[in-house]
Amino acid sequence: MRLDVVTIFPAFFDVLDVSLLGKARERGLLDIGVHDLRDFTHDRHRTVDDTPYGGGAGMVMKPEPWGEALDGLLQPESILVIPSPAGERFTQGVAREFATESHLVFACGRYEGIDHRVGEHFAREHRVRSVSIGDYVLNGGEVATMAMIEAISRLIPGMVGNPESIVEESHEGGLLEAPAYTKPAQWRGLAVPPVLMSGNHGAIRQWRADQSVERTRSIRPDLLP
Ligand SMILES: CC(C)N1CCN(Cc2ccc(Cn3ccc4ccc(-c5n[nH]c(N)c5C#N)cc43)cc2)CC1
Repeated sequence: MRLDVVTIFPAFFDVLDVSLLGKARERGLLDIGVHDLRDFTHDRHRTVDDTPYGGGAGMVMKPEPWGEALDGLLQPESILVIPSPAGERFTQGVAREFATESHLVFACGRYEGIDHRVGEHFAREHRVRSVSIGDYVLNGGEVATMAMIEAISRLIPGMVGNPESIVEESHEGGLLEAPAYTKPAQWRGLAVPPVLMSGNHGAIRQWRADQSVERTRSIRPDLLP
């Protein structure tokens, strides 16, 4: 999978060279390009924003630099992903959908967002998705893009050591995962549930399934079918 990110803070994505993502890049599972939007400006101040038509607080990102940057990146099969507080909810289902794609281009806005015509223009010939990672307000699209890249990339075959672990984790099956434990068996007066040390794999599977439903009912009832 090829990912391209356009941002005015390219250094923000230096972290993509470490951890799982760094290894995935080394192994050729993931190819990531980060591009500075200001490289697509032509004035002395490398201007990327201007005042909003209709008035209002803040500044809006100019369409021209975005047009030039995205013209050079988008292919017919690409999906243009635009993080936005007004976007569709980014869920594990959307992550799974995006993980099957060959090319994702993330447009990281700042200020009050990107001129609406950018998404409108590229939707004429490409798939464009405006996406929000949650109902809270961030200062720009970079954190959201990083979260989405991590959620998507771990679903790419070969990315995570044990593919089974993906199936059992929260949100993959639509429910929260069961609690996890490791050694020691006793810690500060707290014991590991005996069933997990019974060696009875059927009983362990059942306990985890029950715990998953119980936790979901108590913490995230909205996820219950
Ligand atoms: C009335 C008038 C003064 N209000 C002014 C604030 N407006 C909302 C507003 C607020 C902040 C930003 C900053 N920003 C710029 C690009 C950008 C991309 C993503 C996100 C973002 N925030 N939260 C998420 N889950 C996101 C995602 N994904 C935020 C972004 C952009 C836009 C609403 C109108």
